Amino acid sequence: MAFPRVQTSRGELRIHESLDDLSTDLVEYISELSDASVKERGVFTIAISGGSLIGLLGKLSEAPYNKTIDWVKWYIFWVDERVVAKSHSDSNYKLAKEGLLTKGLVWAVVVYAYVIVSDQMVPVIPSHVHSINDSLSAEDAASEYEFGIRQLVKTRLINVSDVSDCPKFDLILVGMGPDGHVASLFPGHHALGVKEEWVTFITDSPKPPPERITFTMPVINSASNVVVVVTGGEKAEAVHQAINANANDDSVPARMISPARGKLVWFLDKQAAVKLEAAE
Ligand SMILES: O=C1O[C@H](COP(=O)(O)O)[C@@H](O)[C@H](O)[C@H]1O
Repeated sequence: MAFPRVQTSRGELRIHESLDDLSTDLVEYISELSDASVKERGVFTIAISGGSLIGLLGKLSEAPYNKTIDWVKWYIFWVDERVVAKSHSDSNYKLAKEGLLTKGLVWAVVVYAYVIVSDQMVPVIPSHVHSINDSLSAEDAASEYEFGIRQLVKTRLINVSDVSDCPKFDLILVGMGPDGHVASLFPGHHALGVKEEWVTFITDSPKPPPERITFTMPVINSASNVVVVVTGGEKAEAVHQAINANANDDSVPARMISPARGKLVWFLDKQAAVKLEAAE
């Protein structure tokens, strides 16, 4: 099924009637990006966020995608992470593990008296899953995470931007809060202006938990593809500010997303899009 797309100066808009339609379109888009990247580079480097977005990715672990996507070529990173134990309910890693990587799965298959218990629904190679070290402070976790990414940029597993020294992820997937925050880059927060680092940390997040690490805006804007997923009427004003407004201040972080050489696509539901002006 083809869903409507509208091209604007702020990227492509895909506005959906229902969450189910949005999710269907989103996972198909990710699958197409994965195919293209694996064909061109042999790998797919994807950085995901937390929040409501993860629930919309669940179809990736179902047919046909659990079989058709070249999962072993996926390298997964987090755009932002809360500095809590990986077993904590606030952990973005835990959310993705349960909502995507092991969705619906605590299963056992009995085959000829052998019991095979799998911990994973999609066959992503565990060493390709790059999450933070949850035993460190926010500052140390951020710098260790950045160091790990730097090693992978050196070997070009992660591409490098042609306009900055930043990593060029094949896809960066973010949600947006009602205040317009993306990743853990909050309105007016100094982290939003960090340019020299790839990964920074905060200890005073206005949304709990307070300690987080986050990709900086230059890294988000260096990706080959950035997808912003926003649903719900309580985010409609922020969507309007992020897409229609012209001001270039830091009151709506999502407005600062503008990939230098990449493609930006907004996946919205009708409620989130309700305040958008007519497409330009
Ligand atoms: O705290 C966070 O919030 C944003 C938005 O979450 P949502 O539940 O309103 O969609 C999320 O994208 C980010 O990863 C997370 O750490």
